[in-house]
Amino acid sequence: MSSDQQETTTTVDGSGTTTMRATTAATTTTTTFSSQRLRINPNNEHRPESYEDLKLDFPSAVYSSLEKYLPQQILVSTRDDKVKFMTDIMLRHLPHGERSRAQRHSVYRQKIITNYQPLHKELYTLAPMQCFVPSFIKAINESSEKSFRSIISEPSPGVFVFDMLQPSFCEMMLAEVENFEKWVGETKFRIMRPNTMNKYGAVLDDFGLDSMLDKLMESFIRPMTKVFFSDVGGATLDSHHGFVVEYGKDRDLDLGFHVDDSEVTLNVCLGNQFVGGELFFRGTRCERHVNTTTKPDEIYDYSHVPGQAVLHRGRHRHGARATTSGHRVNMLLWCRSSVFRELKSHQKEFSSWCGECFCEKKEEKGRALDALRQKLVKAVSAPQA
Ligand SMILES: O=C(O)CCC(=O)C(=O)O
Ligand SMILES: [Fe+2]
Repeated sequence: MSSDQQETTTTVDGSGTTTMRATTAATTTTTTFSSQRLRINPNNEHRPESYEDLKLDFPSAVYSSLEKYLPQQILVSTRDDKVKFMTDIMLRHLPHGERSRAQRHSVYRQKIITNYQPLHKELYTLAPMQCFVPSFIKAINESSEKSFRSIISEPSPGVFVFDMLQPSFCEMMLAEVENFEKWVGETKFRIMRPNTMNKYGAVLDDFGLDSMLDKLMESFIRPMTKVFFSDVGGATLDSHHGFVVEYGKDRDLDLGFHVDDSEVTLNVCLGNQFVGGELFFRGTRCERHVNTTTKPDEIYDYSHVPGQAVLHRGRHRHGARATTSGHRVNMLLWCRSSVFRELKSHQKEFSSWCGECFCEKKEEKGRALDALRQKLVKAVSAPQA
């Protein structure tokens, strides 16, 4: 739609706190090891522990890779002590503003988690058979491009659609969100909304669903993004922002044209009955080209179906049309890769996945070929001495 093309794209920010997870460790600024420093050279012989089962301030993979830099005295201490020591170091190295924001956010989550009573406890640990449809589980178990392609359609380049959630899981999730909102209403607790563009919805990570969503990303989404989105860090996704958005009467109406603060976004419709709410996609763009015009073949509109998932690059420009009646709730997982972000900060120009960079590169190649052709023609037609 031309009206979409004229709009300026907004980068939606997930309140900036999402790589930090809830823990009490954030407030630990002095430990008995405070005088100890990291080693300059890693101890490559050391086999790091797994931290995946813990609620941590930073991605568990970061703890595992930092471990080989620990001084000997800490390396032989308990896992809890190692976590304290590493968290302390990482927090100290965050810029001041970010550190205090991380600590405030940690306290905020802790308050919710200690006071909110979950309705469906079983949602908080991922049980694949209860959560996913059999075709999805089968494809993930086989974990090959062929098995993924057998359940996925790609109606427009870079937009992948597949059946994912069981109806009973969607219902439980809807009930849990409703229960959380009821608690928020009764206690008058002021909650943070999922991002800068929504007035409604809730951050699932903030009320205890963070480790379940971590498992979802690591074991079920990353195998697919490794295949389909390796150019934007799909193989190295290591943190997420998980939330629900809500549209309809007394909720948000629509969502403007934007790009997400993610490398890859998983968007699954939980239900319920609604009219409208289509997602409109308008091509993938890097920061430099985010407001360039849409090409006709980049226009694609998708109608949400409960239980069905859409997977796309965060930089794929999109928005959601008005939900004109009923109530629509979608679960979103903005998946991020710290490795990709670090590499991108050193890369200045061409991005292979940007529609506009791609065209610029093609035109540049065309011009170089033309110049070469002209040079050759001149050389051949020049009179011989
Ligand atoms: O409403 C939708 O389905 C889209 C939500 C979305 O794009 C977002 O929250 O980033
Ligand atoms: Fe989005």
